[in-house]
Amino acid sequence: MQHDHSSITNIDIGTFKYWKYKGEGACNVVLTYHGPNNSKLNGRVLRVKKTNVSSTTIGTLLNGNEDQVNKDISDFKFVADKMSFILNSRYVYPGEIIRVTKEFLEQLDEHILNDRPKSRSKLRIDTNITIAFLIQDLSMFRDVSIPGHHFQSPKENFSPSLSPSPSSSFTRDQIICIEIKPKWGFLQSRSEFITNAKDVKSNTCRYCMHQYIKLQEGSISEISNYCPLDLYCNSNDNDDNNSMNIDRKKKAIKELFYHPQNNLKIYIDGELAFTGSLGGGNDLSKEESIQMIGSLFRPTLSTQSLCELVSAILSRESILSNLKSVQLYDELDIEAIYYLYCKLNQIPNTIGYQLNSQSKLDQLTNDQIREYISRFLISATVKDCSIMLSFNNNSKFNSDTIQSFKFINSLDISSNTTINFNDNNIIYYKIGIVDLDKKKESSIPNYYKTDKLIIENYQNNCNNKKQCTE
Ligand SMILES: O=P(O)(O)O[C@@H]1[C@@H](OP(=O)(O)O)[C@H](OP(=O)(O)O)[C@H](O)[C@H](OP(=O)(O)O)[C@H]1OP(=O)(O)O
Ligand SMILES: Nc1ncnc2c1ncn2[C@@H]1O[C@H](COP(=O)(O)OP(=O)(O)OP(=O)(O)O)[C@@H](O)[C@H]1O
Repeated sequence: MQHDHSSITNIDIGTFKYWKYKGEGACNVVLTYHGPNNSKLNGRVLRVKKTNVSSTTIGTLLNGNEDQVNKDISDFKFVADKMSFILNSRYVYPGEIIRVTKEFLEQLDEHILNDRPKSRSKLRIDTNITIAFLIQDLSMFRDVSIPGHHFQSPKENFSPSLSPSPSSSFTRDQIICIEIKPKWGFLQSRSEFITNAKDVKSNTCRYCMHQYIKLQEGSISEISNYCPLDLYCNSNDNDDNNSMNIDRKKKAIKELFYHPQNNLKIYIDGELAFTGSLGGGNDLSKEESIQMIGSLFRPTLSTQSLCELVSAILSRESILSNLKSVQLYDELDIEAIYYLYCKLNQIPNTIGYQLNSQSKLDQLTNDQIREYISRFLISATVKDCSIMLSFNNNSKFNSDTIQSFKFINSLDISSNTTINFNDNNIIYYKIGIVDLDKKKESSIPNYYKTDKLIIENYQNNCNNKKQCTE
């Protein structure tokens, strides 16, 4: 197979010493640029793959590095074209593919090892991979590392001539970034084919049920009251439910502060300042979390005000409703998808019972099955991505003054607009989605097993079943 070289950008990313550890998930490590002033690298992060069982398998199955590069380019296009189109390009920052050398990756791997959480650092950077991704740093405004030049990037449509002086009040404001991994925003009861635990799937959402497995495994010490359905509830309604929905959204955000797990991270001026133990932080009680959040912000920003601010921004953007509508590509539920996956691949399925209306599934052609599976996998990606929301910590902002504030998405500022950085009643923000990687079809049997495990465990171990409302 030929590489599509046009997708690879030629950017010199300098030495490994210019890159500082920022964060990581299960599959990738992310680094911030800390080198000399460089317009191509300031305000960018480098995202590099870690080794894992599947990549080793892929490495041997695929024709060595050649096909690995093709696969990475195809995954990049999935984000840049497909995800950007269905989620709205305003929210998707695919970045650029760049070349990296083995030597660079080996040195980088050693350089950041001590900064990585112990729980994650068993999987090292994959030094056999020859490409990486250069993406806009969504935890900061571009070029924020250069004093007095927060809004310098023409790409963000801020006029360079309007950059504040280092002494302006805007420059002194902190840049706060709230990262939320919202997870599944719907009840798994839509599919007519579900047989297994239809009742429980109609009442309790997947996240709330999954908490009981995490508690049992010891990866969390307390059940969180965060429910994704509260976060996703539509707060743009012009009906009587609107204020109730806004309250639900604020409650969800507050609960994330109390139990961040791996669903909340807070960056201040680009540095990770708060997260849960699953995100690489300390395992704090609710009281300790409240205290810690209170101490982070300069000037003081109470948890309540922060919730109001985040909720106000999320409510004026369509990011959550876009995510939810793509999550709903999971039309059949994993029970039916697993059945179809086994049928397509002619492998014995272990469901062991008849699905409802199974004959309808049996009538599908292979092309139709492939289409359902493909939509299901797109949904799986969007059930696992994160939102990053950055804004300036305006000293005048609090719960009482919120009504007098104007919120401006940095994308909506045209280059000829005059920005008054000293205007005390404006919050500038930037919002995007990260981790939109393609999920593998071969994960389907595992998805089925996990679904069964979550439900059976919830049925057996939760005495007080929760009612989640869409
Ligand atoms: O299945 P879930 O809901 O546990 O999601 C997994 C995440 O666990 P979470 O529940 O968010 O703590 C999990 O996150 P962590 O590694 O636990 O932080 C991964 O994101 C995993 O993705 P992948 O399969 O490695 O590509 C995620 O797996 P899938 O999205 O592939 O299911
Ligand atoms: N564009 C970005 N700007 C700033 N920080 C980022 C960016 N992309 C990722 N990060 C940070 O790096 C962390 C890990 O990145 P990412 O979620 O892409 O890793 P992953 O291994 O793919 O995650 P998962 O475990 O969900 O598979 C994120 O949680 C976020 O804090």
